[in-house]
Amino acid sequence: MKIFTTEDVRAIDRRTMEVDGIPSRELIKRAARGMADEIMARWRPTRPFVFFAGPGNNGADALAIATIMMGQGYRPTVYLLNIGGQMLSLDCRTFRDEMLSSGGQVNFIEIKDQLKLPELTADTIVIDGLFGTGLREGLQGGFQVLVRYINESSATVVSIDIPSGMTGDLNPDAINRNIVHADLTLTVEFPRISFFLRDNADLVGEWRVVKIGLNKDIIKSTPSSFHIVEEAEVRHLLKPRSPFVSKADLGSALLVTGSYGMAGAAVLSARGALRSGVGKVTAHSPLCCYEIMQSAVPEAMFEPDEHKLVVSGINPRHDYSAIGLGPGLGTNEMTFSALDTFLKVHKRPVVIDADALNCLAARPYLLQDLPVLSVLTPHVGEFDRIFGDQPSDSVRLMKAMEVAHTYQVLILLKGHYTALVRPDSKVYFNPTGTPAMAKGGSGDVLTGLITGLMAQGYKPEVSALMGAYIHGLAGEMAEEEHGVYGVTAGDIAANIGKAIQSIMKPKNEI
Ligand SMILES: NC(=O)C1=CN([C@@H]2O[C@H](COP(=O)(O)OP(=O)(O)OC[C@H]3O[C@@H](n4cnc5c(N)ncnc54)[C@H](OP(=O)(O)O)[C@@H]3O)[C@@H](O)[C@H]2O)[C@@H](O)CC1
Ligand SMILES: Nc1ncnc2c1ncn2[C@@H]1O[C@H](COP(=O)(O)OP(=O)(O)O)[C@@H](O)[C@H]1O
Ligand SMILES: [K+]
Repeated sequence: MKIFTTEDVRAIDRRTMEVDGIPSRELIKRAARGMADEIMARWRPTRPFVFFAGPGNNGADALAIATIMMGQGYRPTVYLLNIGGQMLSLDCRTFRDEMLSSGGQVNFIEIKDQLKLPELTADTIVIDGLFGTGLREGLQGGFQVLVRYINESSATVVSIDIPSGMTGDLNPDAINRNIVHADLTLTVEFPRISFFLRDNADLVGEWRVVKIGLNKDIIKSTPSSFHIVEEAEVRHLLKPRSPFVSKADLGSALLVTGSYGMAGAAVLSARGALRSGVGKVTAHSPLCCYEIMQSAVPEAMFEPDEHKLVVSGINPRHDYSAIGLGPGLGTNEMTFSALDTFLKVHKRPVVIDADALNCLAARPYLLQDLPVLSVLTPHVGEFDRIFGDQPSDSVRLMKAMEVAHTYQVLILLKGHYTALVRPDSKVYFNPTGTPAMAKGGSGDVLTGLITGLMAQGYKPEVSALMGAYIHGLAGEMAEEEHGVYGVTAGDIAANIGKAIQSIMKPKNEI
């Protein structure tokens, strides 16, 4: 599913109004109906509701929601804010008048230095309809005072469209100040790009999309660099299995992994690969991993390195269909030299994770040698080690878009919403996964899984996209069994098969 910049959302709004002949007040009514339903489903009329409406259409949304709720027995207290003499938007006036004629009361607050603000208690539900997509710059003056007042209160805050003061886009200048901290954000039609960044998690809180029926053709024809991966997309990509299939048809994966004390990483990535559906899995690891691997993952073959404790040379003995490098390798110079030599001669896309990424950080000239369309799977720390400290998630994602293009590689920036960044600068946010996966070894499983998918002939960008989705879903399934504290990386690997199965055959299909 595509998601859009603020500018694009405004353009889609505008075009829908033109093409479908829908006035903006109708779109606002639809948004308000959906949002009022969400709010009323959560909180009873006995709770005190305080609405802050701004001078534009975000304020109009707030006024329309309050009017609908009044009709359902709620008693909202509504404040309409204005900067001295500034005009309210036409829709804001319309919905103010509608509220007044429905018997409601609107309190005006003139924004100036000394604000008389209502009491907000722990019981209060604040509806933040100050600013949405029409925000020009950071909030200042009286609005800054009001935002601080809301944030310092113990009230529950619901933001309309986006938390006031925040942008929906990647914003290199964004400083998280003077922005409402929402517990719940009810966003219109699409989630915003900024919702997928960890930096903004505390501002946005939980988010829900309220559909207002924007024109589907216009949405379809509006290009976008940003997407959210959907299960149907992954289902479509997964190839069915022929009854006559043989392991020779299903590829052979090599994982260059492990060192003394980190044999577990070799085990976990092999398990991830084995559950991906690949025909054969081989681990190239130092001799010290031999017995561990053969007993923990007897299904995987073992190609011993000459060195006992670390990988010292990577000379694959077979023509493996895909190779993944990194988990548990350690940072020994001998291993880095082996990776260095290998990356200079190997020409097919590889998966690069963990210590293979650390090798890139230590020897940045290797970035030039990476096979085109290789998949790099850094978490934030690994990314910054290679590409320098980034001041914010926005800047980091923009940097990932730049380097994916420069080096023609795929960057899978791991986190709560893992982002697949492609060389064409397209970004795919992965929606699956759970905090239960925040544990050593989870990434090793992912490396094995992606390598296993690539070995089966899935293209690198498809393997990375599917791998992240399946891995997250397997984590969610593991959480159902073991709870958010109890999941181990092994549990994620063990659930990969089930995750793939549930994507291929959703529950509601017979
Ligand atoms: N089709 C539609 O219309 C739909 C609209 N919808 C809803 O409308 C919202 C967008 O409404 P919007 O465009 O009126 O902008 P909004 O965010 O309310 O603010 C504009 C006002 O703020 C002012 N202002 C700006 N920056 C400021 C600052 N730093 N400090 C102080 N003031 C500042 C600005 O002043 P101006 O720039 O004009 O001088 C103007 O008065 C959108 O987020 C969604 O909630 C949806 O319900 C459905 C479809
Ligand atoms: N809070 C979270 N929500 C969703 N997924 C998470 C969360 N924390 C971690 N993960 C996932 O778990 C994996 C962790 O990988 P990584 O950081 O490389 O760990 P390790 O190196 O210890 O294996 C990534 O795929 C990441 O997306
Ligand atoms: K808002």
